[in-house]
Amino acid sequence: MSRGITAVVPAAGVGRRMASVVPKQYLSLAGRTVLEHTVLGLLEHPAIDRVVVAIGAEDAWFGELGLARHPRIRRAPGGRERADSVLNALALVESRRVLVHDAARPCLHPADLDALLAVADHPQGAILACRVRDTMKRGDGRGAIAESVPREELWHALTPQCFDTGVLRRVLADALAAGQAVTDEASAMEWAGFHPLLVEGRADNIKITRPEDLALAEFFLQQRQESNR
Ligand SMILES: Nc1ccn([C@@H]2O[C@H](COP(=O)(O)OP(=O)(O)OP(=O)(O)O)[C@@H](O)[C@H]2O)c(=O)n1
Ligand SMILES: C[C@](O)(CO)[C@H](O)COP(=O)(O)O
Repeated sequence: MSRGITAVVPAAGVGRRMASVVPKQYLSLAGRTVLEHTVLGLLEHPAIDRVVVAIGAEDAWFGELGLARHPRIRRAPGGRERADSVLNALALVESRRVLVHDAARPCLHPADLDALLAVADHPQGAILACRVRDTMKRGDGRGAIAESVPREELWHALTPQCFDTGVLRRVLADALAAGQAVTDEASAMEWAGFHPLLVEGRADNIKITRPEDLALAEFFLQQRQESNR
């Protein structure tokens, strides 16, 4: 068994909110696809030795990429929801700890990955997150403000999120079986009584979700390339 950590990359979404011609993980970004930036960025880190990518059954693009023939990348079947895709991919993970990172987050900075991996063995698990910066409002459901929400301890959950593989596999399966809404791995762990660490990360670790996000991601990656010169 290898000594490194395996990363799971859920990449089986259809990108409804992006409304693009191809699923957003296959859009071109700074010379290669969003998915290639995300997966190869993970494999560049010495602590990450394998990546399991969850790919949709109807996916006609993954097989065209070099990733499909990469010796350290395996393919798992995508599921109905993101959590189902992650659970399918976890079946192929042998490392004791696992890191789950959205395919749609190609701007992960190596320093943030280092910071998360520094606490990878914490029993509660850990996620990258960034503090909210705006005043937060709760809507009344009728297009008006119901109340302002104290923001002191409000965070945006990001990815990667890192947990004990066996615990996450069990908790995720139990949460889904119980009908829990699971939009990130931490919410399943919280449901099971865990309190994952919040590791403060960069706000440029955006999830490409809507059309305007692609240009922003391109800007961040170009900035990154210039600072690396
Ligand atoms: N059944 C699904 C749904 C989503 N994802 C992945 O989970 C990540 C975060 O999900 P999101 O940004 O919501 O992607 P989509 O579901 O594709 O977007 P939308 O909700 O707009 O359709 C993405 O990398 C997406 O490919 C997945 O692997 N399996
Ligand atoms: C996992 C995640 O990126 C953390 O913020 C987010 O929950 C994904 O949500 P989505 O609706 O699947 O994009």
